[in-house]
Amino acid sequence: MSDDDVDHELLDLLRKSLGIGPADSSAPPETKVLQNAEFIYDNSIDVALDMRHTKLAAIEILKQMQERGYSTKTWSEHPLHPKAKDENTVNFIFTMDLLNFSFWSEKSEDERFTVSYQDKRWTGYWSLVAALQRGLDEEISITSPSFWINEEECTEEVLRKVFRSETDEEIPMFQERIRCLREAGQILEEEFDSSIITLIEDAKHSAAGLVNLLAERFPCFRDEGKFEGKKVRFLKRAQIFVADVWAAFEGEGYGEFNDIDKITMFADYRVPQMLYSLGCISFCPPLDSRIRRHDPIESGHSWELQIRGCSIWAIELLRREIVKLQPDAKINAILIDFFLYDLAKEREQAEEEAIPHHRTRSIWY
Ligand SMILES: Nc1nc2c(c(CN[C@H]3C=C[C@H](O)[C@@H]3O)cn2[C@@H]2O[C@H](COP(=O)(O)O)[C@@H](O)[C@H]2O)c(=O)[nH]1
Repeated sequence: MSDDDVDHELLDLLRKSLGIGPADSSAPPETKVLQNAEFIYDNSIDVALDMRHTKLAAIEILKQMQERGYSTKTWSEHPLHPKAKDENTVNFIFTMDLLNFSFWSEKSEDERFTVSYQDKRWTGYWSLVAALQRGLDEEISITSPSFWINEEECTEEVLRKVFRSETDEEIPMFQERIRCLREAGQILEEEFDSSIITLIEDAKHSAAGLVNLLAERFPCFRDEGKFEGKKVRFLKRAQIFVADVWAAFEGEGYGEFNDIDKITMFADYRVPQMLYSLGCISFCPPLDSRIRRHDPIESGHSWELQIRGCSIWAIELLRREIVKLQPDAKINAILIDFFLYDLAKEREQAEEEAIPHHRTRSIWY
């Protein structure tokens, strides 16, 4: 019997005598994002949440989501989102969420990066979705992992064509986006037979497991920071990938997850702005004026981590208030988040924004 076996024997004996079950290696996976968000909220001094406005917002959000019949079905109703429930849609969503970051621009609406598709001009997140759809229409295999690592076919010139703009401004962080495609393509080939379906199947229908798998294996999904000396995870693009697949497949097939409610709000730059206009979140005067001046906040700065962590926690508090109002409501953090993002985009057209979104340039969101 090796030393190792003896140790295990002793450990088991000790556990039995203390009445502690075996270290259950099959314990359900946890992402720790919500726990880290609460830690940030508890230790934030520059960002605050307001419970009165949160309770009022919960009433309004629940009412509007019910009136609109907001559900996973809403995802496919967006004109640019893929409709088929097949592998092509999985590949599309992976590509989209691999690149789903940092669209904001200081140029005017007429000069900012804009994609023309189906006789419409698309900006922001929708410019990415439009560019991918246009690329596929033009017979470019932009959603295929083996294409991303084929440097003869997938040249920088071809990628410039996929992400070409109607204006002089190129897509923000173009070089970083190429790096994300090449890196993800390499890892998918080495570890997942270049198949995103294999990646999803390896998570065995656990949303948290799939998020952790992405964060572990793909550096470009490893969205975390250090706050008060503690590692904090946001995993925004890993989480929104799982959420988009869940919504696109309406919780079935590739979108079937037994722990989907472990997914939190996606800490981006648009929903925090919406939470501010609802009065749920507020900033200390120096941070407030930094945001209003459009002055950059560097990635990893305490202010940025507080905005992101408190936004995740704010959505959790909103969710709890909504459940109190309607215990059987089929509403989780994902649907509240999706709804607030879509609402922000509707309001962007209609009215003056209560505050600009914060300016952090990074590949994380
Ligand atoms: N928290 C959160 N962040 C989201 C989305 C989406 C789009 N999701 C679609 C899928 C289902 C929903 O119904 C939406 O139709 C993009 N973003 C982030 O926003 C930023 C882009 O902003 P702008 O430049 O204004 O387009 C950028 O960081 C991007 O990563 C969301 O849903 N939640």
